[in-house]
Amino acid sequence: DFPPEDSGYHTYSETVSEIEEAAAEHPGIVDSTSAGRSARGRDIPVVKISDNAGTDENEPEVLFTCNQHAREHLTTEMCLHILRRYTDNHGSDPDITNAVDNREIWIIPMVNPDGSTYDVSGNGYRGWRRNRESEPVDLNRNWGYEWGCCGGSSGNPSQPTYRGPAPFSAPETATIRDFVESREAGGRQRITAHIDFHSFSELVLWPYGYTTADTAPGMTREQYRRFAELGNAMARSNGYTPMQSSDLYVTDGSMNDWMWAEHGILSFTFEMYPSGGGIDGFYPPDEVIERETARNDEAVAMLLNEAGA
Ligand SMILES: CC(C)C[C@H](NS(N)(=O)=O)C(=O)O
Ligand SMILES: [Ca+2]
Ligand SMILES: [Ca+2]
Ligand SMILES: [Ca+2]
Ligand SMILES: [Zn+2]
Repeated sequence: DFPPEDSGYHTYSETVSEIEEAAAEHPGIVDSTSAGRSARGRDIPVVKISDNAGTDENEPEVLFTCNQHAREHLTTEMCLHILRRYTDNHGSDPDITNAVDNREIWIIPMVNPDGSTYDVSGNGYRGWRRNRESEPVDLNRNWGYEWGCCGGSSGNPSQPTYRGPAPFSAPETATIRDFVESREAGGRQRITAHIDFHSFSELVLWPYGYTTADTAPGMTREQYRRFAELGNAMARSNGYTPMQSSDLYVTDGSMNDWMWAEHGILSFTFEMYPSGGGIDGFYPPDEVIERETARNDEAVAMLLNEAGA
């Protein structure tokens, strides 16, 4: 569990309870299921927020994923903040009501429940990043687009950016791949926009990560410009620094590259608070949760709006 002074952070079981409570309090607009199982057999919850939530309606779909990296616990709070905000304020806030009534919002608050649990299982924080397979994998290097192509990951199982033995070798990435593929109907991917929340450094990042070139197969000048314009606008709203993912460093097998190249999903990474600091940057005190999750409210609204463009 989290140390008492950080009890504001949610463990896996507390996250599951939060989801169950939201579904119980807002039955018409919340539908929750399991996307599949983690390496150690934990259900990976996926929550849908929309009017007539039990019906698949022809509305643009938006995905938010959190906690791909175990120690990045503030991101779990970010996803739970979106869940609470878009349910509690439905019917009272016109912008939120409009978003919920005209979109299908998918939230996966804990992509890596085994790693997240392990990170807080000892006496203090372990600084754990990867999943909990016998040869632990960096989930954000295990996606199948340009996997292992370009020196943006490691083939050494002892390294923190170990890409795994093959694309989607990790149950967690395979589970989310299957979920996204299940959102294709009539040859069209219904999810149009996505944010993968990470911490830390306060950045808004867009594809590609595998190459430093702005344009490449599957990314035209116009498409790049759309990413950059929306990325810059979201960064103006939260004070993060916008850039192409590879301007930070080259990554291959990342979630963003796969979401965009394989499904045409406008896929961003947000690196949350703080802007700097050493290892303790992954463990900001729970007193900052409210402020640092609400900091992204406008950006989330912008993405939901753009999803229908
Ligand atoms: C999305 C990429 C470019 C940055 C990310 N940084 S993190 N969250 O692991 O520190 C990562 O290395 O996966
Ligand atoms: Ca505290
Ligand atoms: Ca709906
Ligand atoms: Ca739909
Ligand atoms: Zn991360």
